[in-house]
Amino acid sequence: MLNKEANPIFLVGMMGAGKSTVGRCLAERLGMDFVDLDEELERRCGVSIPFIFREEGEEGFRRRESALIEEFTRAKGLVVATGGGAVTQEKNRTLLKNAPIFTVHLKVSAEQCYRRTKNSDRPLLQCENPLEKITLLLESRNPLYGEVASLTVDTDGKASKRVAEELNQTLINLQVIK
Ligand SMILES: Nc1ncnc2c1ncn2[C@@H]1O[C@H](COP(=O)(O)OP(=O)(O)O)[C@@H](O)[C@H]1O
Ligand SMILES: O=C(O)C1=C[C@@H](OP(=O)(O)O)[C@@H](O)[C@H](O)C1
Ligand SMILES: [Mg+2]
Repeated sequence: MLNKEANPIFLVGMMGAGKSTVGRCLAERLGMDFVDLDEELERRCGVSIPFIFREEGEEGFRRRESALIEEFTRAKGLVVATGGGAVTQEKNRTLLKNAPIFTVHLKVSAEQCYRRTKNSDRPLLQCENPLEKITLLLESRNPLYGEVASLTVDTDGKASKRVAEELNQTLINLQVIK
């Protein structure tokens, strides 16, 4: 009950880190609602993320993503899964660091990221060498995830349920939630 009034918990991290999967599971455990920003964007626009990338480019997608981040940093009682590129925008990083929210970095290696995303339609990974692209993206993004997050959780070699359990316990220990 109390957690419905709590500041939102934001999950950041690379594609395939498990933000959407772990976030849903964590919210259930905490008795909080769950919002996945990509799903929310698709629901509101009535089209898929790949369609938005095709029609408006990455720039158009980022504008829409930023507007949602701004909106949901003001919410209460939510676990929020962001998209992996949210931290690439300075405006988003400022919000993720300074808004009354708790930000968690779900960390994943390039190899695991590749395995978890290889059959997906993520626009940035539709290229000749997705593993190389993932490696480059991780190099530039990992410092940014670290910059905005108050806590980092390694996900390699752990089932998503275990990541959610561990995170739940850590959030209780840190008294982020009751
Ligand atoms: N800890 C994990 N171990 C193994 N597979 C995982 C784990 N977390 C997520 N997955 C799987 O990887 C894929 C991507 O997960 P997803 O939650 O969509 O990641 P994100 O939202 O961070 O991109 C899904 O098929 C999901 O079931
Ligand atoms: O890393 C990125 O730039 C992106 C990650 C995706 O979300 P997930 O991290 O949930 O896959 C989605 O927002 C879009 O395809 C762009
Ligand atoms: Mg996701």
